[in-house]
Amino acid sequence: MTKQSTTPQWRPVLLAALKENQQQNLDYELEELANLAKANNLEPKETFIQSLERPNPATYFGKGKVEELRMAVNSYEADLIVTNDELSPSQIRNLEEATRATVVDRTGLILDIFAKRAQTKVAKLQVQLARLEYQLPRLRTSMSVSLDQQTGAGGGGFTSRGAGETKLEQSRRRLTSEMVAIKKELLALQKDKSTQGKKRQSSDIKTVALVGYTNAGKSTLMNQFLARFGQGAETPARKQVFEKDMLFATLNTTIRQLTLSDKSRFLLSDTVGFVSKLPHHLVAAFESTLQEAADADLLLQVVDVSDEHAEAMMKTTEETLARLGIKDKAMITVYNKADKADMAFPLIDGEAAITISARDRASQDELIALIKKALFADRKEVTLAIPFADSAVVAKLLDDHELLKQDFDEHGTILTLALSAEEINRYEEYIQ
Ligand SMILES: Nc1nc2c(ncn2[C@@H]2O[C@H](COP(=O)(O)OP(=O)(O)OP(=O)(O)O)[C@@H](O)[C@H]2O)c(=O)[nH]1
Ligand SMILES: [Mg+2]
Repeated sequence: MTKQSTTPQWRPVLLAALKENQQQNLDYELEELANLAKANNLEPKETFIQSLERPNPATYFGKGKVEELRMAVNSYEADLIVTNDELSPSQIRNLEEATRATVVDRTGLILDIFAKRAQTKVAKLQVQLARLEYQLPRLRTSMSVSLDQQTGAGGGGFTSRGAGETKLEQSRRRLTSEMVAIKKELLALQKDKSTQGKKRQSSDIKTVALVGYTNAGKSTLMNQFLARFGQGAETPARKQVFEKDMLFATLNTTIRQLTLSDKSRFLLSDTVGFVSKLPHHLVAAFESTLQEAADADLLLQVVDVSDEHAEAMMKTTEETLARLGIKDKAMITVYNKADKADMAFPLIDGEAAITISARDRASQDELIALIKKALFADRKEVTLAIPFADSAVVAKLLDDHELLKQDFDEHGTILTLALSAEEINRYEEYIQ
């Protein structure tokens, strides 16, 4: 068999959305949908919007719109319709029948992108689990196969609707047992990880998590910080995370320790980006990946301020965090890509907002200063008198802190350092 060509083949596609009562942000959602389609090598030809109070129970869209779609399918020779919302399995079947095209929804597109990008074993398993959960109720529609496998109406997926009940039951059982197996494997893999997590918690180091809309510049910022403050900074390339101008470049979580020039340290995590209506199954499957954000002492919400939809993207991020049960957490909003937006940078706005350009050194310095203020707000300058017999304590303190002053007397070492409330408690016996 000859190998398939790797050059992307653009496949024509129609986008379709319902505008329900008072729905705002539809423009933004449709632009997002077009981007999600393009990330799957689909070429949006035309967008169809219908205003309806509620979806038509049978075909989702009303009769007239379905007919328009059918005609457009013919004239563009498109065999795919992408819908902005999740349709019920029967709506998909009916719409496919009426238009003679394959119907895919936003969730299907996102799942396929995630499947393409997944690199690590855990990410691959998580995506596969989400996909199976999504497919299970849709076995009788063409959504039960990925876009790569689909050959369009009259071809692969679309015709499988005719499959008999026995075959359907078999598929159902196969999917269910595969899901059970994946869950088991994930559990085993995550067990390893959570023991690592415990180790971290016990070594009282603060954690900071980068969160935000996909493509905002989270990984870029992580790489900039790693190059300057990462361990083994002399070989930064090996430790860099993947950054790229595309949707969902990052799927796995990376956690690295940063050590600043004053010896203060914190852990920084970079993780999967958000998009509106992030599929429920994906959020569930990626819950452990996103756990880093839930456990963090501080969130950095990165926003692409050069995007005209920046505000909607921030709302999306906030909604996704709420869905993850992450609320009332200290957060700094980082308005990134100011260079692209022709805005002044770095520009600090209070203690919780800053406008920057990720690769600009002055921006990084200001952001670090804000992070330090947030993380180490309870630090106080204290003087400790440590007997020579406890030299290990001196070594430990000097390892972790910038030395403000050092003296000696006949009993021991006298250090002046900035300590956290917890440390002041721990070293109480030495404090003068
Ligand atoms: N002009 C400009 N481009 C930037 C800046 N920061 C990041 N980028 C670019 O934006 C694109 C996305 O950057 P990433 O760091 O991969 O974005 P991300 O937030 O990690 O994205 P996901 O992993 O998909 O969630 C890349 O092409 C970066 O080079 C910036 O300050 N200015
Ligand atoms: Mg990234």
